Amino acid sequence: MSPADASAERHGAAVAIRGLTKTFKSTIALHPIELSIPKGEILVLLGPSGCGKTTLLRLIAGLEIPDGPDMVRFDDEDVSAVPIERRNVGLVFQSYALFPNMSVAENVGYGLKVRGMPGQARQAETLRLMQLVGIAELADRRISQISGGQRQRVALARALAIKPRILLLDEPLAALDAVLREYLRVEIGALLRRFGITAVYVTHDQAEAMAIGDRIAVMQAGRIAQIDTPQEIYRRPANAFVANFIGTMNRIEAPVANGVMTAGSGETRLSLALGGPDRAATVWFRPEAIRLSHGDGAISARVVATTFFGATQRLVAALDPGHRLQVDLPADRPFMPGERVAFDLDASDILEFPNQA
Ligand SMILES: Nc1ncnc2c1ncn2[C@@H]1O[C@H](COP(=O)(O)OP(=O)(O)OP(=O)(O)O)[C@@H](O)[C@H]1O
Repeated sequence: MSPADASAERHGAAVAIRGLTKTFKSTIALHPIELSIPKGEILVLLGPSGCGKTTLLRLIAGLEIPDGPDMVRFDDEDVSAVPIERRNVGLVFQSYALFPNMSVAENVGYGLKVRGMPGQARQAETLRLMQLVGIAELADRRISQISGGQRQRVALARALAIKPRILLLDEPLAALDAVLREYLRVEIGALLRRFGITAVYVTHDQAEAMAIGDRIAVMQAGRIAQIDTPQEIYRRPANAFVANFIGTMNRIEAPVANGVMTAGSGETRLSLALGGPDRAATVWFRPEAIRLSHGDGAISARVVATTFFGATQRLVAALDPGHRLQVDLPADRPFMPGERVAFDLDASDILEFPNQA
């Protein structure tokens, strides 16, 4: 059991998934999945297309039935065969699924009406929810008269209205433009935390995952490749797949002899003290881990190009034709293509995943 899972057990798991598999005819969409989601956690499912994110979310929702019994538990109750309408889950999708012929307030209050909440109490609760997500002034508008970002807030308020045990969000911001996405992901994260709600959030956007998740489960081909906090996943990816998928990584493949990895030759070369036996090794390091040094460094390379990002710049430098490095540096130093630069790296910033390339 991982430390995160142990913590989930201690604080009471809202959702416990044990040996969960899902097979569609001949496609194994999920291999046995183990997962505990503590109460109040926002868990992000992140991964490339087809890795099983949506299938896992739908199984938690009750929109799909798992291969066997006792694979999905809510608050220690087996819900594997319980249909969605009896699970008390809230759903928010990319496509909003709002009622176009109803007003914003009617959409938000819909679930409360269906549950038989009397008119006055319902109106008060609807107003409270609309205020919370910042759409109270739009109460009487039709859905067709509000923007995409406002629609997503209506969808969120409607899902929260029924006080779900767990809120499930599937790419809720995918239809919005980049600026609005960036704004709303921070807002939604803050809002969910204020509610203290347990949430599972599917995205293939790593920046969104980092911004929203208490933990991120990185999925690969129907399995969870790593589950941990955004910081841990970024700093200590569990394997080459996660390293490749999260953020930008430099990857150097070269032989190690007498504990030193060497690549390139002459004026542009790399020489990293890795220790260990002689081997063909692959090492990984982040662009921001590389420091510019004076004179000779562990890495000497030639500048190929620079991209200006405002506060920082990303420099592409070549060791040899097969090895290019990306380096993030403050923007105040100008570099010329063809210029030779020397870099250093801390040993603790160099990652190696033995037994996998
Ligand atoms: N109803 C279905 N019938 C058959 N195969 C399915 C069905 N639903 C999903 N699959 C398969 O299961 C695998 C996982 O699909 P899933 O939709 O969960 O992936 P995803 O990670 O959500 O992808 P995306 O980001 O593209 O939505 C895929 O190989 C997919 O083709």
